[in-house]
Amino acid sequence: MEAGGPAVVSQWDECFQAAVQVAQRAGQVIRKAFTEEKHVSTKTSAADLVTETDCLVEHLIISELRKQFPSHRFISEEATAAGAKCELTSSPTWVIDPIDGTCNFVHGFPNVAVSIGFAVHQELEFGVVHHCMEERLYMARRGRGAFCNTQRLCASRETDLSKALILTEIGSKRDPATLKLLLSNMEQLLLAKAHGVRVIGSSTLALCHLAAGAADAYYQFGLHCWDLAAATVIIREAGGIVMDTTGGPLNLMARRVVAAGTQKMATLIAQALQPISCGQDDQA
Ligand SMILES: O=P([O-])([O-])O[C@@H]1[C@@H](O)[C@H](O)[C@@H](O)[C@H](O)[C@@H]1O
Ligand SMILES: [Mg+2]
Ligand SMILES: [Mg+2]
Repeated sequence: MEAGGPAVVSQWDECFQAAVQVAQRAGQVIRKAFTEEKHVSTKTSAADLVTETDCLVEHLIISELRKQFPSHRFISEEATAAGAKCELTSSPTWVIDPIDGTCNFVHGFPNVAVSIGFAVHQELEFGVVHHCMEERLYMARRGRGAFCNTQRLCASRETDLSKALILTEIGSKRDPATLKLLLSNMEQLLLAKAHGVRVIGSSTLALCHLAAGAADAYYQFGLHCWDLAAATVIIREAGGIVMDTTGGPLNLMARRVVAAGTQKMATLIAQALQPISCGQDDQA
């Protein structure tokens, strides 16, 4: 592009800018509500919490985006919980978690984020994750790199499991059989001499830490497409791998993931895991 020439407008620029702006506005609402009294309800289990702020922020995000892009489709956590169909079609589709880390939010634990992913023809085009308590904006557009604020992100190059810091999440499925498998998976990785296993209460933020090279791998059974969509673009654009726990390609709706800085690390993690059945987002 010549100096001073017309700016090259690429497809989805307008959508990306709208995502950044509404994620920042949502973060301001969450930050204000963080220290205020909360009205807490439960969804699929006593550990699956939702507050009025989750619903308020989801409404704020969707109403703003729908005003600008009325033909687009939306998949979001709280609308799905209220019975909306969770279906990724070829249409431009926003995949939204208004508050990732609601349990943290309820307890005043600061790992809390807004996650906004965007897909067209079922391919993820960009992701924006606002770590609203630390004013960090993780973002990535397909083919253009990943950033935290202005800093470019580069995922870990580690290939040795015995030198790995591994992130995972416990989820809200707490029946004894699930917990037994969940703890067994952690045990297998610790017996393989991993440096550590960490659970921070927000899958989206954990995945962004992976993209930033602050951890070497992430795995989870039971997360949702809205936890995963935005962070998947951010990890891939940071040079990392995001795949299914079987070692196959990621299925955004399959509620399971292995992510790592390198394919070798991702494969070692996947091989160590026993599967935990959690259903699919697109199957009621
Ligand atoms: O509900 P939410 O706070 O948006 O998302 C959370 C996920 O980020 C986390 O991985 C999981 O362990 C929690 O159960 C919860 O699902
Ligand atoms: Mg979430
Ligand atoms: Mg949420």
